[in-house]
Amino acid sequence: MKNVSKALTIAGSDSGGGAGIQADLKTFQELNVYGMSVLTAVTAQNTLGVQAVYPMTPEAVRRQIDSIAQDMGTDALKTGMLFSAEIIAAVAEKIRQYQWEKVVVDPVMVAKGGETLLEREAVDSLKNDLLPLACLVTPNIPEAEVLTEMSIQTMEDKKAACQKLHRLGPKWVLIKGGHDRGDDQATDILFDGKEFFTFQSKRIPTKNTHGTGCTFSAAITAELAKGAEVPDAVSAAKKFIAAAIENGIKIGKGHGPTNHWAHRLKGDESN
Ligand SMILES: Nc1ncnc2c1ncn2[C@@H]1O[C@H](COP(=O)(O)OP(=O)(O)OP(=O)(O)O)[C@@H](O)[C@H]1O
Ligand SMILES: Cc1ncc(COP(=O)(O)O)c(N)n1
Repeated sequence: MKNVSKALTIAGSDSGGGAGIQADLKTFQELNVYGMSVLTAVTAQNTLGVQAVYPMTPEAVRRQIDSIAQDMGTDALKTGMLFSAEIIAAVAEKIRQYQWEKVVVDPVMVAKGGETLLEREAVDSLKNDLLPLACLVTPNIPEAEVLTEMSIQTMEDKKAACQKLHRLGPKWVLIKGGHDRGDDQATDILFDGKEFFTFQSKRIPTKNTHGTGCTFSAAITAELAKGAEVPDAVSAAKKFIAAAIENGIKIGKGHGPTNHWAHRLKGDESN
């Protein structure tokens, strides 16, 4: 019998398998962590977009969390698509009840095609109920703009947004640079209330980026589950996502998914 680190994702299902729960579980598996899942919503989704959303009841979310907590427990968890204020309240209540601390909040708001994955009126619950419980929050630039109500154009803006987000309660803030158009680097900034850390990789020109945010936050969560400190977890996850994007998969007619097993490929096998 072997002891293994465990990670939990509380997120929506992507029937196309590139984002959401599916991306998270694939990532946990690749990083040698036992993956568990709590479904918040089922989406009918493919590489072209989200065709329908069917949220779970808050009670169904609570019961799934109880089942995991009362038997296996978890070493770290992430949240993804939470959809409504009621589901956020249920998740926050359970995180408090089980005193979970390694909590990564990926504040998913819209899908690539613009479809709503978080109701507009749930943004305040995300800020007030969930962010104070987060070890790390990982917004992309548009999400950071909604959460801080400021426009983010420059590096100085990114740093000011980190400071503003940190005041909402998370221990660490990571603003991702995937949406930084016109920059040849994908630069993410991490902040702990005192110090800024920068993580950079070459921007890969590709349309196969479906699920990058989910995969990245799942990789961070897996590293935290194994005992890494936050900056080391982000650094390892950045390498994982860069390889996954570089070797993105040509599947479907729209934005193809990232390649979760790319970290296993050698240079000559990558194409
Ligand atoms: N084209 C790219 N080349 C290299 N790295 C990228 C690229 N796009 C995103 N990244 C990196 O991938 C991670 C996820 O960032 P991103 O800002 O895209 O998240 P997201 O917007 O939540 O994801 P999505 O775009 O799938 O919604 C970050 O580390 C970011 O720097
Ligand atoms: C169920 C679900 N959750 C999240 C996303 C966002 O995906 P991304 O990781 O590309 O931001 C998605 N498209 N579907």
